[in-house]
Amino acid sequence: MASHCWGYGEDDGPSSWHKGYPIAQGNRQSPVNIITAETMYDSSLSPLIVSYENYSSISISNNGCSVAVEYADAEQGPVIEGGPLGDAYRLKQFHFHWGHKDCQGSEHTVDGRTYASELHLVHWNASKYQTFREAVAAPDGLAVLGVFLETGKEHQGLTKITDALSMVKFKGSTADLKDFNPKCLLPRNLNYWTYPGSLTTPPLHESVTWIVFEEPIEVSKRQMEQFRMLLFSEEKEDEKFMENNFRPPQPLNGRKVCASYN
Ligand SMILES: CCCCCCc1ccc(S(N)(=O)=O)cc1
Ligand SMILES: [Zn+2]
Repeated sequence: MASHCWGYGEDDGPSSWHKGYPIAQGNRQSPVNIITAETMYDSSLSPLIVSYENYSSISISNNGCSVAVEYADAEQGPVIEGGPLGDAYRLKQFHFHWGHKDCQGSEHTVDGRTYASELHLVHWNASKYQTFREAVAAPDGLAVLGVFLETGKEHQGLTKITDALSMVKFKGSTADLKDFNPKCLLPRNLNYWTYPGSLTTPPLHESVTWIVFEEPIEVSKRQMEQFRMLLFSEEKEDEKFMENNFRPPQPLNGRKVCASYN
């Protein structure tokens, strides 16, 4: 499979990714189903430190498999550290996965429960690697914060994103999006689960320390509908609505999911 001829359809979806990316059948793949009774409280996990004060978002773009907000690559940029992380990891971008309807769409599941969507804030180990591209394939290269989205009241902070989606309807489209503070997308309670995993899309590198927050954020049904008017397809192609862009849970293969709280 040439690069980027994978998708979420019948023929190019998650069950066929292993043909182009054999690591799909590796032993630290993501996402996973988090069985809360089998998580392990790890008292050595220090609190997660989120330093997002110096954020400078650049743009929002439709890359044909999700919609992503990119951040400037600056020394003093937004970083996370602490928790399971030995180094400071710099925010590169965040993006979402969602379903055709509100009862499915997340990648991680909790005791089999799926959420309407899952936000991924992607960070790379800038303490140890020179570039994101170098870090993306290293076992301690990336740290991704996972935030579940469930439908309820409108999320004020998210409206700046959902109102910009109509500007990036087609695959390959990009629009300016300055000064978006990603901190507003985190839940109030930062209790989290963490485990060693992978990218959830090709190239599926096993380079991610996953940090998944237990508490979901609330977004409105209308805001979810705005994600579903995005297209997988380019302007000239037949219209294919962007939805169900999630990979199902993968085997834990003996991995322990640790909890930051008791
Ligand atoms: C050689 C370039 C690789 C870019 C990899 C981009 C990517 C980042 C995060 C995720 S996710 N869904 O695991 O957060 C998937 C893919
Ligand atoms: Zn993702």
